[in-house]
Amino acid sequence: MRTALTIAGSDSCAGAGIQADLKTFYAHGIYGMSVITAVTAQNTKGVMAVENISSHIVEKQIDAIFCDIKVDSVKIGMLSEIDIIKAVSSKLRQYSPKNIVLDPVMISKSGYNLLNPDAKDVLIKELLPLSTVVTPNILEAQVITGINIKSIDDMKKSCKAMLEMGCKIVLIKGGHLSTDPIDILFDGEDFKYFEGKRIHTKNTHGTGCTLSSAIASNLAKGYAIEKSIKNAKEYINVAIQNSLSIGEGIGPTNHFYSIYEKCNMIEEID
Ligand SMILES: Nc1ncnc2c1ncn2[C@@H]1O[C@H](COP(=O)(O)OP(=O)(O)OP(=O)(O)O)[C@@H](O)[C@H]1O
Ligand SMILES: Cc1ncc(CO)c(N)n1
Repeated sequence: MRTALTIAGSDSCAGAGIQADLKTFYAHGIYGMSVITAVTAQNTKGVMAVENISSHIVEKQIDAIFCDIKVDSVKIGMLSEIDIIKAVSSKLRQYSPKNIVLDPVMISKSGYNLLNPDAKDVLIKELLPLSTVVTPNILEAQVITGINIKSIDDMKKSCKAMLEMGCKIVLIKGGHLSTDPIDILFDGEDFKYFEGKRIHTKNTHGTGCTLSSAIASNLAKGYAIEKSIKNAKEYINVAIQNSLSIGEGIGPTNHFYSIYEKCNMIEEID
């Protein structure tokens, strides 16, 4: 069985973070593992508190997995402090897994800062160059590159700037556009566009986590990057179409539907 590891924060209401990642891995027929970097007290209405895990325990969790189990793919989510980012990057350099998907989580949908602003430059310097693909949303791309994004052309400029800053491949997600969402992939040569119809729902808690862990799942199975993103987009679409009105705020994506409707997702290709 193929495996994937998420290095991310815990979301107590399980719509985003570690919990969303593990559900996504499971729905893809991938054995999921986790390194917890922070515990958030969070529900569909917002984040109430965050406690970071010490960088020492983050390192030990990574060691525990890599010294025992073959990891086909790594997804990185919330890393809020400089020490934790440094611990993760140095361990990933040591173990050099084949596939790393970096979701540079900064602010929750409810507006809470999940990355200490002081740590942004370290995240860029240490993790951008290590990652197979980086998946910022529009706001994150703006913070990383300093380019204000108002149009598709601005997204493309921002993609180019991300590569100049050390990314190998970038996918800028358009979920926060006011139009139909369009995600743009850039590998330094060609732009690829992943267009979709906007699904009108308030329940989009965890869309970014779900997409990045679906990409990591597809890479773990052996799909190339473009096909992995195409498959992941299909997965997130179904998960948003069937998203759940759980709680009073922004409800979570739905992974159950995909498990039953997409049994063929369990195939491996190499
Ligand atoms: N309402 C929607 N309808 C269709 N697709 C959407 C919608 N919202 C987001 N998406 C898609 O979901 C994926 C995640 O994008 P988004 O921009 O929401 O990520 P994010 O802001 O990082 O998420 P999060 O807030 O969970 O961190 C993208 O592929 C985006 O196009
Ligand atoms: C723990 C965690 N990671 C990521 C997100 C995405 O915004 C969130 N809300 N919570």
